[in-house]
Amino acid sequence: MQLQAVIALLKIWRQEHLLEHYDTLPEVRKQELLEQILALDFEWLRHLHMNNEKDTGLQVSGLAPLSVQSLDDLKTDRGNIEQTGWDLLREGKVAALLVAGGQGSRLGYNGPKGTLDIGLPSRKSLFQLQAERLLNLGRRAGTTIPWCIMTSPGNHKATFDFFAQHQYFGYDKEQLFFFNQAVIPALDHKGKIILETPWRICSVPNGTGGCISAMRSSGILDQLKARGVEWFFYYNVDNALIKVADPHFIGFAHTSGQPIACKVIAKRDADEKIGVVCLQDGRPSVVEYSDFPEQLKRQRDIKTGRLLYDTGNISIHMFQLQFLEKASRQQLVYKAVQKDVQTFQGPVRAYKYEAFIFDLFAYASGMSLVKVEREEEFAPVKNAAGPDSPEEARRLLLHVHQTWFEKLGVSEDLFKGREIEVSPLISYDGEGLAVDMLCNKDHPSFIYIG
Ligand SMILES: CC(=O)N[C@H]1[C@@H](OP(=O)(O)O)O[C@H](CO)[C@@H](O)[C@@H]1O
Repeated sequence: MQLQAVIALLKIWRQEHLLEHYDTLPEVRKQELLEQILALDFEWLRHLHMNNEKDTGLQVSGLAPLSVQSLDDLKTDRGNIEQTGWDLLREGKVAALLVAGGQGSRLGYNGPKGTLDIGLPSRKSLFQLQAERLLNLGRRAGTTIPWCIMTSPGNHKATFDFFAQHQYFGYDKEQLFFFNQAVIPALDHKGKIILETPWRICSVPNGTGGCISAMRSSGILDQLKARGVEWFFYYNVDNALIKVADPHFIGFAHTSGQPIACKVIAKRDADEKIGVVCLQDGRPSVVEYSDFPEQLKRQRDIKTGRLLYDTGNISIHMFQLQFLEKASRQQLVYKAVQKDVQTFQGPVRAYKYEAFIFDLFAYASGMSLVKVEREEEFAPVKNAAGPDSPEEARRLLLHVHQTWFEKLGVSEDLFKGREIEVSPLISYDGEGLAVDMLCNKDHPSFIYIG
């Protein structure tokens, strides 16, 4: 009976190929496949496919640069802003929100990205670095910062198990909130659903934009609201230098009086592969590097000589909870991204449908931008080798730790060409270090301060 219903359904939507291998499958796999098919919203999938074909791209005339705030604009000094951030942390009003559901396909790494060891002397994973930075701040603020971690069905178990194996890196389990983002079937260029195996539909995570609705449907948004959380510090899993829950940025967001704040960096050059934070039809937005119009990319400000669109997105945002609640009721706009997916018949070119967190920017009354130093805050791990590789992130992180000691006036003789790594449990941002910490460390190639 069920089979007949599925056959009829597939015929209507021209997806009959999904049962191509059905007869060869063991009973349990047959059932698994039928259940997946019955759970699909074919009408919506067709809508995604048709919209993709209709997508006419970006209107160049609608773009305009978005200005960056300076401390002068906020009419208060750095110390006050940072103090506001500490107060909000101490009062439990800020949660960290990590999006870690991606597949890391460019990196060619099989596990969840956060489990990656970038080759530091300590061999700490990205997750551990983040956990320890949060623990450091929490200890100083006299609290534990709630930490929300979005995974996807493909990496949820591996992520959770990794945390459990490492005793949650010392984090209070009550303050860890794992939740799963939704997935969408991958379609080929004709709109046909792709099979990953003869019995499993190839589904991919629905992008960072799915984060808020997933947090709402898992009940976490309500739980955090009930605990008094007012702000989320949002970030990507892949940045080895992420200053998670940075008190200065938290204070900046709160002081600026807008529902969203965004950290940006000056683009290295016009072709750097990062999104640009700007205005689109008068609304705050991020235009991805792949979509950014050639004619605007290279334009320069006549006075400063800098790129006109110089505000590179590093995926670090502050969101007011109240704003997210409202914005999460908006219909997400999915964009098709062409990528290879792995199937039992080898890699297949597919359309993955993703919504982006920055699509929510358009619903905000305004947004504040603060420019930060790339060298101090941005070491993304995206590719297996070359730019944005684990090796480069490792080098950038160790360089930052070395500069912390250079600021103390330490001469190079003391490290004798050795690399320096400082545990985030000892120092979050270079504070609390002393020259004698470098002594009595006898490893020939590095100094680990932990
Ligand atoms: C869709 C999306 O989130 N794009 C972001 C994201 O890029 P990915 O290449 O998708 O990792 O992170 C970049 C910073 O690491 C940022 O510049 C870009 O805008």
